[in-house]
Amino acid sequence: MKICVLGAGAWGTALAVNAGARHDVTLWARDAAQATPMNAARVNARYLPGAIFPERLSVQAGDAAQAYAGANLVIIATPMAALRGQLHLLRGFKAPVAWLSKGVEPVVDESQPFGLLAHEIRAEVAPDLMAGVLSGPSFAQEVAQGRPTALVAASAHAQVRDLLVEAFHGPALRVYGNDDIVGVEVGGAVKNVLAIATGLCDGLALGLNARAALITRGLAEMTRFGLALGARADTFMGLSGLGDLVLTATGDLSRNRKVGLLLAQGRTLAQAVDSLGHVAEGVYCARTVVQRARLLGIEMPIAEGVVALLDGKSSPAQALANLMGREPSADPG
Ligand SMILES: NC(=O)c1ccc[n+]([C@@H]2O[C@H](COP(=O)([O-])OP(=O)(O)OC[C@H]3O[C@@H](n4cnc5c(N)ncnc54)[C@H](O)[C@@H]3O)[C@@H](O)[C@H]2O)c1
Ligand SMILES: O=P(O)(O)OC[C@H](O)CO
Repeated sequence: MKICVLGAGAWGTALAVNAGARHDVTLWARDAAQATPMNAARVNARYLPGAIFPERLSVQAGDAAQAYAGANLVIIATPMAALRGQLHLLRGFKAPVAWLSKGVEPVVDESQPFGLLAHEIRAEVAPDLMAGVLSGPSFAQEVAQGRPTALVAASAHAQVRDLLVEAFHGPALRVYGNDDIVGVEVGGAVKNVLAIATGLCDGLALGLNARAALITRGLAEMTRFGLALGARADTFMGLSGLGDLVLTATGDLSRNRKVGLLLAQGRTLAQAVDSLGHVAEGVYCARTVVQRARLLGIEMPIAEGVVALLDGKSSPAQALANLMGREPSADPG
């Protein structure tokens, strides 16, 4: 199979290295200054040091259309902020396309009520594309090291799910299918916000009981939000719900969790984000999730607390007091 991966960050590179062991893979980097040293050194020293490129992996820069010409599968591996542009370029492309981006599009215009999920952007920009998302609990570094990982391929098209299995399913990587793309994308977006919350919780040494409570009640928030957007409840018990929430909320490789840990140390949001060197999608997701939940009449108190903190409208102590001071309610629920 010929696969083109658009975007040479940590995750795009990890999956390109993985698939390059069995398929012809072109990894497209936004600028030549990134591509040239990668081709020479056979490693992405900036975003994924240590993962040696297999022979069948080549790096290209420049015109993306040249990179994906003739590909059987295109993978968009950019942050959400770049997804619309990539989908725009791919309009009219006949082979399946899948994105790896987890989150919502950042709001650039204040008149926009909230940022869109990936499948909503695709519906606006390229409705005819045969498309889906590859998501689930997966730190790029671990996939690059060949550590056992399970992903979920979500699409309304069986052909897209099957092709993603053919491309990536292997000895160290299992790929499961799901036709609930809304649920899988909601899971991948909301877990980022909840990982900021658990990072804060752990950074403030609130304890393991508190972290378990945040994860569990966070899953309830994620599920309520997803159901209101048309997702299926069982998706949130799967890899992109519970699975990615547990990984991102507890795993110290998570950039979103790191944002919470750094805020707990007294860093500003700008300092926390700058120190990562990678994207933390939860920072953009938080406001959208809360804004959309309010419009839908859904209660998301943990996400509300994260937004108040990110906006500098609340201290961690106030956010905690707000959560602990809520009226008793049902569990689960
Ligand atoms: N890193 C992970 O472990 C991981 C795992 C699963 C999903 N994801 C998701 O994948 C997406 C990408 O994450 P990442 O970790 O690879 O990010 P990263 O911060 O490591 O790299 C981002 C890459 O995107 C490129 N980029 C930025 N804007 C671009 C544009 N306009 N056009 C083309 N390329 C552009 C950058 O040059 C860089 O190569 C995010 O949505 C993230 O949530 C990441
Ligand atoms: O580092 P994070 O927080 O963006 O999480 C990476 C992956 O999404 C985990 O599945």
